[in-house]
Amino acid sequence: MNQSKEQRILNFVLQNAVRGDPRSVVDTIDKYCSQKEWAMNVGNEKGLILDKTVEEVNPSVALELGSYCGYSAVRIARLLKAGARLLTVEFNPEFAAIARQMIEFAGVQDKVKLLEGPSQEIIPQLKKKYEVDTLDFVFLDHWKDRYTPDTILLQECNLLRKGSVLLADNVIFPGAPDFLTYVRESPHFQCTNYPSHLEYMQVEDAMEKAVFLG
Ligand SMILES: O=C(NCc1cccc(CNc2ccc3[nH]ncc3c2)c1)c1cc(-c2ccc(F)cc2)cc(O)c1O
Ligand SMILES: [Mg+2]
Repeated sequence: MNQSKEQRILNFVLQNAVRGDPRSVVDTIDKYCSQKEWAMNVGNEKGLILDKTVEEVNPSVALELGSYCGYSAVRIARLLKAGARLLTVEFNPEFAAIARQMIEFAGVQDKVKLLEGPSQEIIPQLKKKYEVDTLDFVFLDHWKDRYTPDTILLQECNLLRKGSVLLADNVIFPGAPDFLTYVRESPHFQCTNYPSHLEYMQVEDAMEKAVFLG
């Protein structure tokens, strides 16, 4: 049975990156996906916006929706302070299996917990089952039509506090127009747009930061 693209990405990392070195894992994935096969990792250009936002927030508890191969989970986890943790949600079992191995190889497994399932099932479990009080940072990178309902669900589940930061990938391409309208028109969010480009391409894209005002 021939390998999936995601398996090929993982194999390339296992053979070319340095075990326990998150930076080398991120750079190796970018090398493969820019030279051999495009894949929907956030990439290095938007990754720098992600890095700066994570450093600014310095979260104790972070949530990622859409793990894919674990690229952004490794990117976020490498910046977390001692004792801080990242919960990353992946619905696709094949992607989840790849992401777990990527996180392990990078050596950030003590900071990252991968939760397998759809966000709409996992989010309501975060407080009781995963002992979350509130989330300091949320990275949205899953199905684009889930950004808005999940942002509403996070509020309904009382998981956001004054100052919680949401950062959404792909608000231009593939696009999340209803999410942009929702957060920009809501009195509960202060929004900032960060123009960038689609990973490994010269196509316009952007990330949107939405700070919850309580
Ligand atoms: O669509 C995207 N990513 C989301 C996604 C996509 C597929 C599968 C999953 C399965 N994972 C999943 C699903 C539902 C879930 N609920 N809770 C967790 C969870 C996890 C997730 C995407 C596309 C492009 C893109 C495509 C084509 C193109 F030409 C240009 C650009 C670029 C990106 O940066 C993207 O992020
Ligand atoms: Mg994305």
